[in-house]
Amino acid sequence: MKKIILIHWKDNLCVLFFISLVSISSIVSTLMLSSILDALIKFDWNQFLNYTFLLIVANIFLLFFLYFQIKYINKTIQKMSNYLRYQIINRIAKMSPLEFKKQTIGSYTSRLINDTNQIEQIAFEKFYELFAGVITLIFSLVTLFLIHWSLFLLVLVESIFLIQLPRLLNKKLKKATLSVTSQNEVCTSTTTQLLSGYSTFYNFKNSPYFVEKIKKEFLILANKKNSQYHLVALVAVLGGVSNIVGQITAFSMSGYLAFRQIIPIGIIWTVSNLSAKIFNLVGSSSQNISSIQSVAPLFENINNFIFSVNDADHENYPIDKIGSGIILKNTGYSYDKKNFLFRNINYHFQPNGKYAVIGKSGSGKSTLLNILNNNLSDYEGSIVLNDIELNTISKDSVLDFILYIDQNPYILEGSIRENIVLGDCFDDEEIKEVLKQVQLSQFANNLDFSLKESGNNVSGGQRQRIALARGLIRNKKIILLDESTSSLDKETAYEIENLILSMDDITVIMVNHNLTPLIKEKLDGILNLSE
Ligand SMILES: Nc1ncnc2c1ncn2[C@@H]1O[C@H](COP(=O)(O)OP(=O)(O)OP(=O)(O)O)[C@@H](O)[C@H]1O
Repeated sequence: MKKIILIHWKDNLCVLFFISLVSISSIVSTLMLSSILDALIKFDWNQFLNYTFLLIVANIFLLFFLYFQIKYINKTIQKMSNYLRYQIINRIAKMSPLEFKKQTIGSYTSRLINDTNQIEQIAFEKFYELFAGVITLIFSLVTLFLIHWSLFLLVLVESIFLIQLPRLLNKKLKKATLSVTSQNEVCTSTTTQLLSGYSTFYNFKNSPYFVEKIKKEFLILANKKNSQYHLVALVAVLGGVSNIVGQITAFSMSGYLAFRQIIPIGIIWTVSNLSAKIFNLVGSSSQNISSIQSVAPLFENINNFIFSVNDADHENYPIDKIGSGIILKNTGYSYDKKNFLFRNINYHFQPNGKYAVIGKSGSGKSTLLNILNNNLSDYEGSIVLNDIELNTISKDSVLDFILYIDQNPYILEGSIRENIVLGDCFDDEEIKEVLKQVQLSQFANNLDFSLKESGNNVSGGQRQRIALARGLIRNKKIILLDESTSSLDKETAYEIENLILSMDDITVIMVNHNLTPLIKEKLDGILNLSE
């Protein structure tokens, strides 16, 4: 938190400036009230009018500065919260697909939304309350000192005692907040997972199952929040008791000083007002400190995530052609370094050749495509692409070269144009050309056609063609198809496979369970991982 505040030091300086002006105007306004009271006691009409006028001026300034204080505090909070969110999303963007899959989408969403919202509401908002409180406290104590040193000393000693009290519950409160955070994460993750299987539950008439599961997690969350707020309430009560005691003693002391004619009677008003302000601030400050400290684990969690080390990338040997193809020599793979899915595979995928990878379920077909896509580099033996060992080529360089398509290509909610360019720059003519190439001519004349979430308003075959168009427009030279047509009807599957296999200057490696004789005819070779 300190780091974020220092990074935004200019904004925070601006906030400090307005907070100070608000505090000063508020104290001046209180002093004017005391002077008005004194003028009344003395029956001095002129002084009464003068101080009343000054009181009005002080209050106008107070409101004016208050407006800017609220505005700049919110602006700074938004800047700092978004800074955190950008850091998280930038870290996610650096992940390889395999690293990304180590956590659920729900946990990323929760970190990005729940955790940062909690930090915004608990840490940042409370920090500025505390900040404003400390500034007002300093000005108020200085004013008390100027009135009489004994008042300053009394209020200072009581304030120090008051601030210590709620700390007794700090550790418990921290633990409770952490527990709420992790349950929040569970709720987001469970809800995302179960809702993504909505149609499965519906088809099995099993919707109550996911309703009950989600309800259960939210019930646990509610209980954890209740425990957290039980502690928050205790902290508030502890603060309240010492606040009342403090105010009564300060008031009695100023009464005594006025009685002994050491201070004017009217100033009792100021002392009573300032001591109430100080004790309220100290009371709320200790609550604010507890709240801010309670989100420290969230900062730590986000910090660990942002600064976690990326999966190491390989040396950057750029490749711009497939050269002699892809050569597998004694290649093997095991996830646990004990049980090998396949071993001693020797195979040559010739440049521009068309190949199928087959084998029993679990024999490692998708794993092999993941290796070729440079996502898994700890393979045994050798895989050479354009005369360079695959696991020494940088991931970035391989991504320029290889197009990977699975059963469910991702569709962005947006136009067909956006879905093809995905943020890159291509002109409309290029997009139209590639859409015709993948036999999506109907969209070539309507690049603004809107695709719905998950591509719900286009067919499975069209989704595959869109994925293909994304690769072709980027001139990818190797296409890896991971059972990409297995969810399509036979006719559409054949059309798409035929389209891909008829592309001359592209190497195709497809994992396919149902190789039809017509497709087999078009292949240059079949690699069977179960042999
Ligand atoms: N990230 C992973 N960590 C550990 N084991 C994994 C991982 N991914 C896959 N496996 C395991 O490796 C084995 C091979 O999986 P893979 O998906 O490559 O097989 P496949 O031949 O494509 O199977 P299928 O034909 O059923 O799709 C499976 O037993 C799977 O559980």
